[in-house]
Amino acid sequence: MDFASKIRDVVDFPKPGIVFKDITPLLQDPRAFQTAVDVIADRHVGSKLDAIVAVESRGFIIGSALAYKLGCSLVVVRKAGKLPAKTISTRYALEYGEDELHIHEDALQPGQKVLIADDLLATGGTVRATGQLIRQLGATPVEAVFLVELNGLGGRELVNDIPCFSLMSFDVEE
Ligand SMILES: O=P(O)(O)OC[C@H]1O[C@H](OP(=O)(O)OP(=O)(O)O)[C@H](O)[C@@H]1O
Ligand SMILES: Nc1ncnc2[nH]cnc12
Repeated sequence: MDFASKIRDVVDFPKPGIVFKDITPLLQDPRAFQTAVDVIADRHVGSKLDAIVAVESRGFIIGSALAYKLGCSLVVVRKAGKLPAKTISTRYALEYGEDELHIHEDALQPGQKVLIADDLLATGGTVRATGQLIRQLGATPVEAVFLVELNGLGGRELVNDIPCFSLMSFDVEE
């Protein structure tokens, strides 16, 4: 399956100088979306995961499909002010800004093994922050999975303590 042909480049979004990798054409193609989820899920069939931790907002799309397919619980990591109960949080840098991520403090139990799901790995700030929240709750991120990885922004290096798998990658200049 040629997944890369289903990703659209949008130049200067959300800021001048950023080439935004738009996953919506892939999502709109039923066979491409289904195959993408299957390829990622197949890596973890039988691996006794406790939860998929999906990152707001595009991570919810792939994360919820994986949780359904693998029969694990779905835990959401959200931006500030979105989760209703008591949370722990961390601030982090993105390719185009800075943000804050939260997780409910009772979302994971010590010793649980989880998979982080997001649509895209760029600088790695989001996944590193998510890994920190997971570890603060005593759980372990066994892998982080993505549809798209941007090579050249140092993402994989930044999250060097969590193995990363991406379905496709693109070279970008820093
Ligand atoms: O590797 P990084 O440099 O951290 O960038 C990757 C993150 O950036 C995007 O999220 P964004 O915060 O734009 O939120 P969205 O999914 O709600 O659009 C993307 O969905 C990843 O979560
Ligand atoms: N270039 C990019 N395209 C889409 N999502 C992103 N998240 C961070 N950088 C991105």
